[in-house]
This record gives sequence, structure tokens and C-alpha cells, in this order.
Amino acid sequence: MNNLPVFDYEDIQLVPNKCIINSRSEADTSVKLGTHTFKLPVVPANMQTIIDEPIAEYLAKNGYFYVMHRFDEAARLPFIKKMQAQGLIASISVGVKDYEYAFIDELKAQDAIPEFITIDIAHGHSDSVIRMIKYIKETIPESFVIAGNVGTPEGVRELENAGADATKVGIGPGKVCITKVKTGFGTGGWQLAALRWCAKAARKPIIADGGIRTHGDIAKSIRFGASFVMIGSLFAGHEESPGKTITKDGNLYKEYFGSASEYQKGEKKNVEGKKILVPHKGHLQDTLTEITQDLQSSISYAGGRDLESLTKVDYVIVKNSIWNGDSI
Ligand SMILES: NC(=O)C1=CN([C@@H]2O[C@H](COP(=O)(O)OP(=O)(O)OC[C@H]3O[C@@H](n4cnc5c(N)ncnc54)[C@H](OP(=O)(O)O)[C@@H]3O)[C@@H](O)[C@H]2O)C=CC1
Ligand SMILES: Nc1nc2c(ncn2[C@@H]2O[C@H](COP(=O)(O)O)[C@@H](O)[C@H]2O)c(=O)[nH]1
Repeated sequence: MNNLPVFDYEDIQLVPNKCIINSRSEADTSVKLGTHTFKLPVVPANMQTIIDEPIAEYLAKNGYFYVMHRFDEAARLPFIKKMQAQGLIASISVGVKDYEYAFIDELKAQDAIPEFITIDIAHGHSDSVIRMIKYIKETIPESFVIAGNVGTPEGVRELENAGADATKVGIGPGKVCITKVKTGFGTGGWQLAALRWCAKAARKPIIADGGIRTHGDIAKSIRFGASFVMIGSLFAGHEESPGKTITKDGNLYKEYFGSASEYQKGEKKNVEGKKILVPHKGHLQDTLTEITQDLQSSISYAGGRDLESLTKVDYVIVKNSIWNGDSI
């Protein structure tokens, strides 16, 4: 463990290869998860200030993956039915408390089987998550189960062995996370190295969750073993974002709070998240388009035509960060 190379997104640069395409528009950013193909290997975080039903519907209709949050529990069953009635995929989140087992039974009884279920727990390497994975796979095996979050190869293996179809890696690297300072644990500051470590052990797809600050970090995540990245803060500031719009000193902001913050929980108990304001930045589709173009450019620098080409490029560790005093 003490010999494990430790680095994060800003400590790495990918090394270019000869370009083999004539235009970046030729580069293919599509990715398969389970039996479905999506336009981008990017999914907005399943948090209340990041996604709501209209955003989920927009993403599904336009060929992007989404994961609905689990914080409006009663809305989940009608949401699945509504999405599937429109021929769209249903992708929901669950926790691990006792009533979630009854919810899984209800899904089966009503034949409302979501295409994707994400088990969304802070410390996913736990018996409670393993039990829930097994229960879902026994009860509704057709659902693709994403389980997390974990930060070690042992965590990945145990969840995969329990039946998870994909695992989510990232304990504490998030922008509104305070787990790292409140508990002293996590992958904050070395998320990219943790991803690499976990990916070496994985037999199924990995979703890198948290700590993505620039679009280049998406290409780096794929280089280090992610099939998908989950992003909160970069999706928090849109016109469509569910967070409250705030005007401060004449500037527009959106609220972004952690799922383990007191704003989410409604009480100050086991708080591991905070609230921040992020600058308002226009429409969601503009960001999706810019991410697509940037990722197409990444693929061209990798010397390939698709995401696979990013998985093989060389990299260097850059001392004192890539920023060199600059910012975006
Ligand atoms: N990715 C990350 O780094 C983190 C993400 N989060 C997000 O915050 C939200 C809330 O997460 P979470 O608190 O897990 O969900 P819940 O509040 O639904 O807790 C789920 C269950 O796990 C128990 N539990 C939670 N944390 C621990 C722990 N460290 N050790 C033992 N048992 C535990 C809880 O009991 P009890 O409350 O009684 O302990 C509860 O029974 C999620 O959306 C999660 O993704 C939160 C922190 C870190
Ligand atoms: N430690 C905490 N992590 C949290 C909380 N709420 C969400 N999250 C995680 O953060 C990512 C998003 O990260 P970002 O860097 O892209 O903003 C999200 O997907 C969760 O895994 C929280 O309250 N505490």
C-alpha cells in the first residue's frame, strides 16, 4: 500500500499520439453500459440539486445516461412507469434501509422493473450493500445494478462477487464533500490513483465518482480505467439545475448541496456534506455539447477514433500540477 503511486487529476498529463482522423467530428464518444448505448461516458450525479424528473427525461430522450436520485422515495415507482410508458429507460437509486427491500418487492409485484438501479451509499464496502445487491439480483435480475461507493480493489471485488454489474469508485473527492476532513478517510486528493488501483481489480465497468473539475478529467478517468464518470459540480449551475437560483452582488448562482448535508437530511446528524453556490452557466445542453467536443478532441490526441483509444495512451506525472498558476 505504501508503494502505491499517489496522484490526482491535476498531477497527470496524457501524451499525444499521431492523429488518424480528418476532423474531430469523426471521433465517436459513445459507450455501452449493460445492453444500452449512450452518447457520452458521463452521468450527472444522483443528487437533489443536480437531477430532477425533467432533466432525467431530457437526458433519456436525447441518448444520455442518467441516474435519478433517491430522495423522493414515493415518486420512484410512478417515475419508472412514466419513463417506460414513453419508451425511455428507467434508472433509479435506492438505499439499504429495511423499507427498500419492500420497495424492490413492490417493483416486482407491479412489473415496473427499472433498467438500472444504483445503490447509493456513502460507505459501499459493507454487508448492508452486499445484502441489497443480492436481494435485487434475486428478485429482479433483469435490472443492471450499480453499487457503491468504494475506494479499494477489495471493495470492487466484493461488490462484483455479490452480483453488482458495475461499481462506483470515490469516497470523499466530491466538491461538496466534507467526509475527508470530518473522518480522515477517503480518496480525496488521490481519486485518480484510487481509480487506477480499483480498475486493475475490476472485471466489470467502473464509474469514477467525484472530483471531476475539468472536461480533460473525463479523458484521464477513462485512461485510468473508468467506463463512465459521475459528475456533480460541473452540472450544478445550469438554468435547468434543480438547485435554488440565488442573486448575490448582481451575479446569478445556483445552490449545490451534498446528499449528506444538513440541507438534504433536514437535521444536523452525521453530516458529511456542505452547501456551496456555483456560478450560473447557461443551459445543460451547451455543457453536454462542449463535453462531447472536448472528448472528441481528446480522442484525436490519443490517435484514435473512439473511447477505447484513450485507455492505452502514455501519461506523465507533472510536478506542481498542470495549472502552472493558470485557471480556466
Ligand atoms: N461518495 C461519497 O464520498 C459520499 C457520498 N455520500 C452521499 O450521501 C448520501 C447519504 O449516504 P448514507 O449516509 O450512506 O445514506 P443513508 O443515510 O441512507 O444511510 C444508509 C445506511 O447506512 C448506514 N451508514 C451510513 N454510513 C455508515 C457508516 N459509515 N458506517 C456504518 N453504517 C453507515 C446508515 O445508518 P446510520 O445513519 O445510523 O449510521 C443507514 O442505515 C448518499 O447519497 C451518498 O452517496 C455521503 C458521504 C460520502
Ligand atoms: N462526502 C460526500 N460526498 C457527497 C455528498 N453528496 C454527494 N457526494 C458525492 O460527490 C459526488 C459529486 O462530486 P463532484 O466533485 O462532481 O461535485 C457525488 O456523485 C457523490 O458521490 C456528501 O454530502 N458528502
